[in-house]
Amino acid sequence: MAIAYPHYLKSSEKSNLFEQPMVAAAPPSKVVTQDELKKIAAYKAVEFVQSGMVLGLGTGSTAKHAVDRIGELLKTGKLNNIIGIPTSKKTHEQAENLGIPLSDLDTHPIIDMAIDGADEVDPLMNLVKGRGGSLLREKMVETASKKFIVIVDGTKLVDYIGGSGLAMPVEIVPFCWKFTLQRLEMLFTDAGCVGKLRTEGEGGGVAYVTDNGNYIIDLYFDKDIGDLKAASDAILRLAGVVEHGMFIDMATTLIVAGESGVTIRNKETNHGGAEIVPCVLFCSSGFPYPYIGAAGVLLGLSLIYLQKLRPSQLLVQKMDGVRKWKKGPQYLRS
Ligand SMILES: O=C[C@H](O)[C@H](O)[C@H](O)COP(=O)(O)O
Repeated sequence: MAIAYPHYLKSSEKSNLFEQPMVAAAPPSKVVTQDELKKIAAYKAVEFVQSGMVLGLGTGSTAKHAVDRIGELLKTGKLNNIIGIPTSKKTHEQAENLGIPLSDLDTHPIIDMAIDGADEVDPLMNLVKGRGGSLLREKMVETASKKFIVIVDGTKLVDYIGGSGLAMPVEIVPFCWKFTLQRLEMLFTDAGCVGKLRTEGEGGGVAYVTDNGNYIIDLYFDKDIGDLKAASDAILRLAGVVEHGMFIDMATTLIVAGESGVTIRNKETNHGGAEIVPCVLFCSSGFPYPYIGAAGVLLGLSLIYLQKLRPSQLLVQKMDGVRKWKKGPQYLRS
């Protein structure tokens, strides 16, 4: 179905995003600015927010539109009973001014859905985030989210992480930051890595300090760094590093607003039906004993279910299960 841009700005209808593998909209009827594209992506994401949800509220110029829209829908009564978990002091302030009820991960360790922007998105929906400095809180909130919708304009799409030639941020402790910077560069000499301390103020003379009191080293690469999980492990093994801005295998849905329209893409699962083979073999080996056959079916179905979840989702669901099971005061230690 072809949908023009104004639809995204006006529609309040709730469609089930997670049943749509891919939706391509018709080209816009007029030229839109980059900020308008960000707003279009943000408003589209908010269409999938439901009353009663605990929401991760992202940071940045794209996420800001989503937070504004949530505030607007709460005010008009189209949404109610929302709890927001902000990913930065800035978003906290924005949401507070909009009257969005807020909480934190201590009180709400399981989040229904997070909506946030990104600096880069690769073809596998891996992200670079943190050019606005909020990567640590964003990663904490978004790994605790059952669904993570990433909203971007088309300029954020890259062939590989680092492919924009712009920064991949790493949050580090201030102590001996030059030492940590050198260690980071040494990890990626093959990719021509150059690290720079992020600064601000007149002439850039002052180190930028994150909401957590840390510094940021921006890494720039000449080439593809290859295996992202190996790169992530190597960075996180360095003492002095707090977190990096690669969000690997975290996004569950991507909404891109570009000049040719809006696309919605859900994370593909690894499930290709291969689990069914051992299941069928196990069932037939159990014949004529029905209990063994039934156990095989259960095993196969469990494998299929597990394959459909990302590792971070598995953790979230495990915690959710424990939370539901351990209701009441016994949950508290004293
Ligand atoms: O720290 C900032 C966040 O990771 C932002 O979500 C990211 O930088 C994208 O920001 P923007 O929507 O302003 O392009």
